[in-house]
Amino acid sequence: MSGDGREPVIRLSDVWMKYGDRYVLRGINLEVGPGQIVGYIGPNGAGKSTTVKLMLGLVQGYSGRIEIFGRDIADGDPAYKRRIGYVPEIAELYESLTAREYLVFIGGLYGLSREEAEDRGRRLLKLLGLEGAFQSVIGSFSKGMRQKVLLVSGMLHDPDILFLDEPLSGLDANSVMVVKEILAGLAAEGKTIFYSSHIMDVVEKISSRIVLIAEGGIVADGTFEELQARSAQGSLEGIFNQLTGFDRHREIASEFISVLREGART
Ligand SMILES: Nc1ncnc2c1ncn2[C@@H]1O[C@H](COP(=O)(O)OP(=O)(O)OP(=O)(O)O)[C@@H](O)[C@H]1O
Repeated sequence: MSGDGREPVIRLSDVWMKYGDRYVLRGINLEVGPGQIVGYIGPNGAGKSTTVKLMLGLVQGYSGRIEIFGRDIADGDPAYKRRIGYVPEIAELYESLTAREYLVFIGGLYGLSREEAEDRGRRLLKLLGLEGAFQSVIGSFSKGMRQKVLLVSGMLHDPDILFLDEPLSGLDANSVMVVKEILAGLAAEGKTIFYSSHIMDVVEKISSRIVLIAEGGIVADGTFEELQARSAQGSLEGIFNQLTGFDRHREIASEFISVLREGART
């Protein structure tokens, strides 16, 4: 289901993955077309990051087939990596580098020249309100500033598929609006956005399609309205709880508070 009849840019066919003896992905089948904004959601430990890292070629050892831009990534040709971007939630940002140095470094990995990476990086960071910090060391940056550097570093080479992990984490309300518009604008141009988030109202608002995984398998796949139609719940948060079989939040919260009230057991 690529959505609009165009060839899918991502195709996962029966992808299984295990760490040690434990399967974390149990037969993922997924096709994503150009122009889609896919919110990939699921409980902690469900296998979201593993799926993304497999597609990025950062983790090996799966069975099944992963095709990006119509080519099996197992064929060993890394050319597809120049057309994808990745914005991790927590980056191994090089604390001692300046934003400029970091962006030149990452741009280089994606095949940009120093001049291109520097010029584009400066202009993009300026648009996000970081013009004064371009020459400053990342180690001194706030969470939101780091997130902006990460966003720019993943998009610098104008990738056709952008993978993001909690893209709006740490950003203030104004920056959230800007980034949401950027993602929508890129999707309108035919770029594919594939992102993971736990912030349900964001997923609900910006995704053209929501894929929910639990225990290594896809348990729901559709637009927010489609998911709503098959659930008794109105909000994505409620749908998430229902489809992942979770209804213990009050009980857990109440036990948690009781433990606080009890004081220390000796
Ligand atoms: N390198 C690893 N070695 C062993 N187990 C791992 C490894 N990486 C992940 N896992 C396990 O695989 C499972 C899936 O992890 P993954 O990071 O894909 O989950 P996730 O859905 O992204 O979770 P979260 O919402 O917490 O980020 C987890 O139980 C995790 O502990």
